[in-house]
Formats: sequence, structure tokens, C-alpha cells
Amino acid sequence: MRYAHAVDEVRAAEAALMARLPEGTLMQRAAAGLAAVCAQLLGGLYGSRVLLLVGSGDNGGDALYAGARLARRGAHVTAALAAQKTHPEGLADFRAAGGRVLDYARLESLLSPGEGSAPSSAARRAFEGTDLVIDGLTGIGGRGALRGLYGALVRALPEEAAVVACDIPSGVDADTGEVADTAVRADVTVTFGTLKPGLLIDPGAAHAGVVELVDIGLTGLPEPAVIAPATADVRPPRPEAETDKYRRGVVGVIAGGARFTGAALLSVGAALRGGAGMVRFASAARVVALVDARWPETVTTVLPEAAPGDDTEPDLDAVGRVQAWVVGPGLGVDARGERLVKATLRSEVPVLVDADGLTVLAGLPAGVRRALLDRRAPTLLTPHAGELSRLLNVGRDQIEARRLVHVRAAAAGLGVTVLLKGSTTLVADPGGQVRANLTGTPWLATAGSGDVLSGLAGALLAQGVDAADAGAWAAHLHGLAARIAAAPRRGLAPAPITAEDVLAALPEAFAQLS
Ligand SMILES: NC(=O)C1=CN([C@@H]2O[C@H](COP(=O)(O)OP(=O)(O)OC[C@H]3O[C@@H](n4cnc5c(N)ncnc54)[C@H](O)[C@@H]3O)[C@@H](O)[C@H]2O)[C@H](O)CC1
Ligand SMILES: [K+]
Repeated sequence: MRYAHAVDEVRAAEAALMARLPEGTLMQRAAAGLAAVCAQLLGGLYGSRVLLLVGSGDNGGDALYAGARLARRGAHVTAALAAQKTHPEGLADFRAAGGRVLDYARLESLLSPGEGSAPSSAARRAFEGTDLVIDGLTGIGGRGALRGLYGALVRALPEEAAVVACDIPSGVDADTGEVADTAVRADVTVTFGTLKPGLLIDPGAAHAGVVELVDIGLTGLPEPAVIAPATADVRPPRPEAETDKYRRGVVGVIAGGARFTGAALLSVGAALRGGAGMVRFASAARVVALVDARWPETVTTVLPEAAPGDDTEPDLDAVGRVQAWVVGPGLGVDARGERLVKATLRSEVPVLVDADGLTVLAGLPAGVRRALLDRRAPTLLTPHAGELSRLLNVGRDQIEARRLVHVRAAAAGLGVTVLLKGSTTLVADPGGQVRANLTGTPWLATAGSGDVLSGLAGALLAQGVDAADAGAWAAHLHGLAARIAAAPRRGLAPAPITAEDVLAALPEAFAQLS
């Protein structure tokens, strides 16, 4: 499991610890950890060329002390001072270790733009041959777009150099993972004490590369704001020897309609492969026929079409007993869809609402929606940014840029567990803790992939897994399956995949759980 704490919490824990330790101890611990990772990446230090990007705060101090350690072990280290004033003791130590300083005025003239906004040839020449860059421009004190020389410096970095970010890639918001404009793209981020949420959430996560945690002795941290399960933390129930199909859990899927049928097939397939003992499926006759043909192990029910104007609630008892419902994939957003969403939410078992089911919910008057979601059994909503945008009445771009803020707002506002799909899938409980998924891959951005996720998460709900774990574990397995499908053998470059391929790889993803 990886844990991330908000900046305010890190600062509070740091202050308590600093009060008990000699001045500078924590920075030395941080710098030692940073230097060790850099030394390992470089292999031999003698003759290697290291460039420090030094900002005005303690993040720059860490970089200077780490640079001094590398210089003492034979590296050629240059510190580019991107601020007029940088950490004085760190700079003095760096100079004493034989480090070379590119001061602010010299850096400014080097970075003065050449043609257009491209870095000048002088800057390119100055940084040529760098093996490793240590980014110490901003850490947890960074706010908004990189200002002054910072942005231009980042844009002038040589492409071939390895980049190690100190604490967090500069330009990434530590609390949210937002990137305002230019941000450092690191190969490795060496972070101190605990992870920061921005390292787990895109676009920040994509900028962080591999995240190495250095223990600096921070204690007394509160509950983490964000957690990211590792594969070993994903523990769906295993059937016991004397179990039977009913005890393993029955999942009911209500999907497909007049327009769409494929979503129902994918969702049912994933529910079957998600470990439940049985899948019941209910829909219109045409969809039921297709499910019967493709997944004969499913127990199906044709739901009679209501006459126009008849809004009596569908009889879900006719479908049979289930331990969880999945409602929405390909359902349609008409009166029929609305009646089915309402009926499942009025049941007393866990309900997962996805896709058209979410659009139906978003279209209901707020009071009706609130009453429907005010249930005793768990409720899991699985929107992508567009669907959440309709539920929250917030622009889709806003949601994509500030995923953490909005998934939390949705869970708190609607009083249910919300799984926000996307480049980093996040699952928020109304209580506030967020789970981030680390197995996602851009290959999953393909039609039908969400339908697979809904069936899988529904199967976990039916097995008694709570809503937040069901969502997070389903996202984890879904990502693993996509990776397996895209590159089935080690060393193969990933190839484009379909949702069917993800579905087919689910058993192997389960097999990777210890
Ligand atoms: N937390 C710990 O336990 C430890 C943290 N260490 C390191 O210290 C930094 C945090 O240092 P701080 O001085 O508070 O902030 P920063 O260095 O991140 O930056 C503040 C500095 O930067 C300027 N600034 C902020 N945003 C921008 C911007 N967008 N563009 C330009 N300039 C910006 C701001 O004005 C300030 O002057 C933490 O991350 C660790 O690396 C310790 O060394 C170990 C213990
Ligand atoms: K940094």
C-alpha cells in the first residue's frame, strides 16, 4: 500500500519533529536519501555530469546538499540558481564541496529566448552532456504555474539526461496533482517522509515517474488523504471448499436496451469472471437473447416492456434474489431506464450505477435523487469525467484538471461511494478517504472498457466487499488485465487492445494476486 498525506499534514508533522531535533537534521536526511538514489542511477560517479535546478526554498536546499554529496564523491555538479536568493547554508556547503555555480544573472542571460519561445542555443550548449538533472525548484511550497526563470529552465533541459525530482516534480501541485503549465517530467521522484497526493494522481503522477520514498523519521502523521493499494493489498474473497454458487454471491446485471447491446455483453462477461457464484441478467427480449447466446451460464429474465405512460415500478423480484445490482451499461436514458434505475436503488442490496444509469440520475430533480441515494446498503457510482460533470453540474475540463477535488465533492455531496474513471481512477468514500489506482494504462481508453469495470466491481460487491474496496480492487484488476492483454509476454511492446481483450485477460489478472 502507498500512503499520501496532504501538504498541511506533512508540515505539521515536520514541525513537531524539527522541534525535537538539531537544526538541519531533516534536510540532511532528505539530501542523503536523494543523493543515494542519484548515485545508484548514475552507476559510477567519477566524471559524471549533474545539473541542479535550484529554487528559492528548502526544496532547493535539499538539492544543493545532495549535489554537494555527489561532488564530494567525484561528480561534476553544476547548480543553476533560478532564484536571486537560495538556501544560504546549502549553497555554502555546495561551494565548499567544489560544486560549480551558474548564478541567477548568468542563468537569466543563458535562458533569454532565442527564436520564438525555444531555448537559446547558448542554454542548449551549456546543458549539453548532462547525465542527470536534480529538480529542486519547488517542493511542497510550490504554487501555480512556474514563474520567473523556472519555466524557461525546465523547457531548456537536455532530453537525454535522466531527471530526478526532489520531493515532487516542480510545477505539479503536491495536494492535487494539477499541472498549471510547464512541469518537470521526472524519471524518478524521491519524496520525503510520506507520498504527496499529487504523486498518485494524474497529470502529476505521469510527471513523477517511479516514486522512491525516503524515510526521514516523520511520525505522528494522521490518516492518509489518499491511499493506493498494491497488488498484494487486493484480496477478493476466495471460495472455501464447501461453498456453493449462492454463498459465493449472486450479482444481478440490468443493462442494454433498444439502442445498445454490446455493453450488456461486456458487463455480464466481467461479472461472470469477477468471482461471483452466479450472474442474473434482466433486460429487453432482444438483449436477453444475445446474452443467452454469448454467456449461457447466465440466468436471464425478459423484463416486460411497460405500456406508454405506465410508470409502475418493474418487478425485480421476478429476476430472483441477488446480493448486488449493476445497473446502467447501455441501458438508455428514457423512461424505461429511469424506472429500472429507481427500482434497483429501492432494493436493499448494494447497487452499482454506471453509464446511462448515471445520466438518468443526473437528470432527476435533486430531491428525488437524494432520496434514492439515501440507502442503507452500499451504493457505488462509477462515472467518467463527462458523467460526473452532469452529476455535479461542473465543466468536464474542470473535473479532469482537478480530479481529487471533484471526486471528493461528489462522494460527500451525494453521500455514496464514487469511482471516477480516467487516467488515474480515484475512489472516494463519503468519509473523505480516497483510493488511487496505479495500474491504469492509456490502452484502457477504449470503448466498452467501462462496461467491463462495472461487471467486475459488481461481482465484488455481491461477494460482500465494501464499496470503496470493490471499486479500487476492480480498477486494479482491470488495469492489470489491460496490461496483460496489451503486452502478453515480457519484452513485447504493448499493442492496441479491445474491451473484449481486457475481459479475456481477467483470469490472468486474478492469478497475479498473491
Ligand atoms: N516536509 C519535510 O519534512 C521536509 C521538507 N524538506 C524540503 O522542503 C521542501 C519545502 O520547502 P519550502 O521552502 O517550504 O517550499 P519550496 O522549496 O517547495 O518552495 C517555496 C519557494 O518557492 C517559491 N515558489 C512557489 N511556487 C512557485 C512557482 N510556481 N514559481 C516560482 N517560485 C515559486 C516560493 O515563493 C518560495 O520561495 C519540501 O518539498 C522538501 O523538499 C526538507 O528538506 C526535509 C524535511
Ligand atoms: K522539485
